[in-house]
Amino acid sequence: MLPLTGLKVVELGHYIAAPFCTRLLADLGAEVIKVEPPGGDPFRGWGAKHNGHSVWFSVHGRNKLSVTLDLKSEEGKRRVKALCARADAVVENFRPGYLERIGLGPEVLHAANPNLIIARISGYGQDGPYRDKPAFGAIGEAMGGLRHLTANPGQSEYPPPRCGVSISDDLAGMYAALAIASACWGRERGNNAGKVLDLDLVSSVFSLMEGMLPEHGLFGWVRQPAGAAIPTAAPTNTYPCADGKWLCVAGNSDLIFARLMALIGRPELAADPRMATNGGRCEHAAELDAAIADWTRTLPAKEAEALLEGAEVPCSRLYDIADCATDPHFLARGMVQKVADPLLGEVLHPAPPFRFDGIAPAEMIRWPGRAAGADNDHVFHELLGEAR
Ligand SMILES: CC(C)(COP(=O)(O)OP(=O)(O)OC[C@H]1O[C@@H](n2cnc3c(N)ncnc32)[C@H](O)[C@@H]1OP(=O)(O)O)[C@@H](O)C(=O)NCCC(=O)NCCSC(=O)C(=O)O
Repeated sequence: MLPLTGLKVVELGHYIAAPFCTRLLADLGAEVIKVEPPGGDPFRGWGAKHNGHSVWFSVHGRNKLSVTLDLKSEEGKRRVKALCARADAVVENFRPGYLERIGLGPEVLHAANPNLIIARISGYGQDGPYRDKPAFGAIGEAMGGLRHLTANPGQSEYPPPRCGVSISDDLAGMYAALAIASACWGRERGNNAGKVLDLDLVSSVFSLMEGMLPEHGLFGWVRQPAGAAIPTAAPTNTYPCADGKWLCVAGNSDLIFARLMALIGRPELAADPRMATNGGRCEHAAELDAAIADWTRTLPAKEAEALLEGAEVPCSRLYDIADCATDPHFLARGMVQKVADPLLGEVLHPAPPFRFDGIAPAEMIRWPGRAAGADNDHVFHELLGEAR
């Protein structure tokens, strides 16, 4: 049995943040009822279509029931209240104040179910001077401090790279899932605090800034961008190879550093007192990076990777999605699942990344995302008991 079997969750979500939170809860076994506008979540229009259906939604909507209703209609509001009355939690990611404006704010939902946990995900949070501003994931990266760090030093004419996926939505969604699980734990033990949970994109990213804030507070330091490197550990960087590919190498512990220097034929650097500690190596990171790159440039990435693996130095080529889909380790761990999707045919899904002993990864993908409103009949008539 999946760990969250029996937990009932309503999603009033769109795009990524709230739907990602409920995807995690659904993968873990919760019953998730996703409420979509009559035309479907706008996210269904993102990425490729096949047979007229969204390919991304096969993953994004998996293990969920989909109902369509107009939140602003009387019938829609009545149904949302009825769904919340039988639920443990509701997750939403509208702009702060939207639910209140249409008459579905926390007071109304708690009148329908006093024990309901209401998780709210927004760009900036439910209070503070920016609360009313709309936001997408890129804004979380920008204001949370991440985008400043991913810039390449010396390339100020190029915009600092975006992190390829909507990482701030995913982070806020993960935090929301953890917050919901925590609130459920508290509620089971009579702790009535924490029924309205407030998560936001910019704080979710900001919370990951490691030691930068205490350093700033104590010393006034402002961490500067380091591109593919990181100023607090060395040597660790991404190095060019003979075949034009990139290799990520993390040789930043004393023992691993010594093995790495021996492998690349520079044992004198391992013996150099300047390089004896991580702090010293950080000061001389450019010299170490140049030595490692001199070695990687002589070999195709796969060969360099194999030699580094032989020396037990953490490393990886930079995988694209085709590499991920065919890698023997991901395959052996069940990370690439073939799912029979009635709308799309056979579709590859990434398995949930958590493992519970006794539960196979495939068991966590109960069904792929369905068409908008596919479960209207089941939910409205069987679960809510409306007359046909
Ligand atoms: C995503 C948003 C920027 C979208 O902003 P807006 O388009 O201005 O919408 P609002 O939040 O104000 O929500 C009101 C609109 O929701 C629509 N709406 C949605 N579902 C329904 C249903 N079921 N019924 C009726 N109306 C609905 C409707 O058109 C409303 O507009 P009316 O006609 O006015 O009533 C914002 O919701 C937001 O900041 N959310 C919090 C942060 C977040 O989650 N961002 C997106 C993550 S995805 C992402 O960031 C990324 O991919 O990158």
